[in-house]
Amino acid sequence: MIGAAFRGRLGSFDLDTAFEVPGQGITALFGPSGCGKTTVLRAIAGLMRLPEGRLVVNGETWQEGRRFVPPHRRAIGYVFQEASLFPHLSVESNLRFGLRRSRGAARIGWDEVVDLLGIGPLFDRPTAMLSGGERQRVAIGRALLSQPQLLLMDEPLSALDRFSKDEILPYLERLHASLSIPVIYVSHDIAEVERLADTLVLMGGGRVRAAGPIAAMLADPALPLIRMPQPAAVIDGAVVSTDPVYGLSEVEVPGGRLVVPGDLGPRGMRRRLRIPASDVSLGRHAPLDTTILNALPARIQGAEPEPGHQVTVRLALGADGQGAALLARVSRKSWDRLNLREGELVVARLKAVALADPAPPLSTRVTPAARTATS
Ligand SMILES: Nc1ncnc2c1ncn2[C@@H]1O[C@H](COP(=O)(O)OP(=O)(O)OP(=O)(O)O)[C@@H](O)[C@H]1O
Repeated sequence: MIGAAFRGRLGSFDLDTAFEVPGQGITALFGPSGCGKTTVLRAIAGLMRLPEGRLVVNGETWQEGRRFVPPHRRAIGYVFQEASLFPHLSVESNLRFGLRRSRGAARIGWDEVVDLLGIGPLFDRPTAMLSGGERQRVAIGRALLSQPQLLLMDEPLSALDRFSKDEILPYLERLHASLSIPVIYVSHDIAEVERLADTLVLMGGGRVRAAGPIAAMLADPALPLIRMPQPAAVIDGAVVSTDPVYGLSEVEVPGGRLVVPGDLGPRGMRRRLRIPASDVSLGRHAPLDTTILNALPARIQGAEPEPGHQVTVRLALGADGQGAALLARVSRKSWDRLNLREGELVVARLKAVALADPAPPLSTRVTPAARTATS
């Protein structure tokens, strides 16, 4: 468990935040520019000491009352927006620097870091000869080799172009799948958060608005996320089978099974799916003749009116309504015509189910054609 609470004033900015998140997986600190995300990250690293603060990381108290563990005594890896590599050193020497800074027990080995981030081929390069994405991979490797108990990442992709972002995201997903080190990841890009985060801390105006598992937060009617222009549900599931003839995989999710384009890897492999609300329609009966592969029973949990004569319907998969959260954006006219109500059983027809991580773990890459969602 990671428990953090910081309070103080920076110039005219008032910070008053408190959250408790799991001591594993990726926690995203998400919110608009200037809401205090970086300030919280710096306070966690001990780079900023706020007048009132409490920080406990998996049983170790780094700040409480008069106790304040200085930054160099905290086993933290910090990755910034722009990779701050030593320009006079090669990639390998930059990595060795991380290793020399290691504190405490070894949690991750040299070979594992090099392999996970694919940085072996870059070893002899001067850092000036690296692309933006390569520089960030080396910076992440250096941070990991310092054997952190907690990895802090401050918008690590925001300085990269689209191509470099797409190149580096699969590496972050591999780290996520392979390492047990908790990560706190600052971002104001919801697509990145939907793809990577397990837990979301939603910030605004120096406060924590809410914190919890990503899937529940995206569908929470009390939060602004559901009113984004293109809301989506994310659902984590396990591969059940693959069908090479049709190029499809079946994924078991809470409350049902979904058919997804592509070979998603071996049976049991965990994958994250993203289902945009605009790709879900609702009916009272299972469709008879349709090209749609996914039509699942679901219970209506509620409905939020939207501007433009639309309604965002909150659903839970399964006839018992106990499964994964799903969103459907439908016209107000269809909502009224079908006379739908909270608690009712409907059939959710999913026009598109895509992987949230369209570039899957590198060991199970599928062909580009198979990555696109289909009906
Ligand atoms: N040392 C400081 N002195 C005065 N004001 C500060 C200081 N550090 C941060 N601030 C102010 O605190 C507010 C929050 O800044 P912070 O960088 O934490 O926001 P952020 O959410 O990370 O923003 P962004 O997404 O743009 O990076 C801003 O208004 C900033 O100007």
